[in-house]
Amino acid sequence: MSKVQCFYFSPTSNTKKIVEAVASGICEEKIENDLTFVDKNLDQYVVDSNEIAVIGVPVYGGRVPEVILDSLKRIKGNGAYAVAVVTYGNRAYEDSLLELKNILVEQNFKVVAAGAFIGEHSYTKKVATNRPDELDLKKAIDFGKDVVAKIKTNTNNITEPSIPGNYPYKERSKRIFSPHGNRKCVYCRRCPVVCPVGAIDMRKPDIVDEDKCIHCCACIKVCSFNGRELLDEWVIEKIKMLETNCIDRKEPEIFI
Ligand SMILES: Cc1cc2nc3c(=O)[nH]c(=O)nc-3n(C[C@H](O)[C@H](O)[C@H](O)COP(=O)(O)O)c2cc1C
Repeated sequence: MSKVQCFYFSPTSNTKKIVEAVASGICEEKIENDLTFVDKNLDQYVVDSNEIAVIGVPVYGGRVPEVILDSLKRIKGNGAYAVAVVTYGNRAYEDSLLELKNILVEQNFKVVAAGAFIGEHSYTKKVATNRPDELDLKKAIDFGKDVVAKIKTNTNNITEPSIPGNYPYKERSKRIFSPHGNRKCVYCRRCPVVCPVGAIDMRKPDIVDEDKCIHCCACIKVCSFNGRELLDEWVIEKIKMLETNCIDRKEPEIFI
């Protein structure tokens, strides 16, 4: 493999960290393709058949986020090897990894391995706090090394990993619960800059376009003033559930 190409959609950076760690276990020469700012990106991507791709997304409602599907369909695999990666917030990844693997096969990749890693939950800092941590990143690097070993020892007969998940995939959630600015907002305007879909007004950041918002919570995580919050009753209940039932540490799962 001459190079590794990294692709990630990662509004709060967990997936980016894992994809980069896996890639660094594979090969020194990395090309970064950040797919996060979906509203500004219509690029076509090509992976050469002698390269390998590491492609990662966060889990949204047990699925690959709908908002990234078009971007993933603009990556041409050309029969190259790919590693599928999801990060999830210590609840469950359900059908997401299987779905991502199937998308990559459709894009003409040979999926050689897949992994589900844990990242701090987008909705609350109290679940999977500060993950991925050093241990997670070490596991991700080792995973990259194992991928290289698999390819070297099975050059002519690479088997696809068996990945858990169901058909039909879990139904997508249709909930609308956009984060809103509150009285602590100091108009620093960091939140519109990190919004992947341009849903926050640059002049009045407390105004959110709820039709565009994908609820990724990048705006909440970037705010140093607690100036943004989730107020919807459904999501407040969901956060209570996560903080009660999803506290026990889960570990990354590797399929190779
Ligand atoms: C809309 C939405 C839905 C989510 N659904 C799930 C889920 O089904 N299971 C889970 O464990 N975590 C879920 N999470 C948490 C994220 O998957 C997790 O925090 C992930 O690491 C975020 O990745 P990023 O930092 O690359 O954006 C969800 C987060 C968001 C914003």
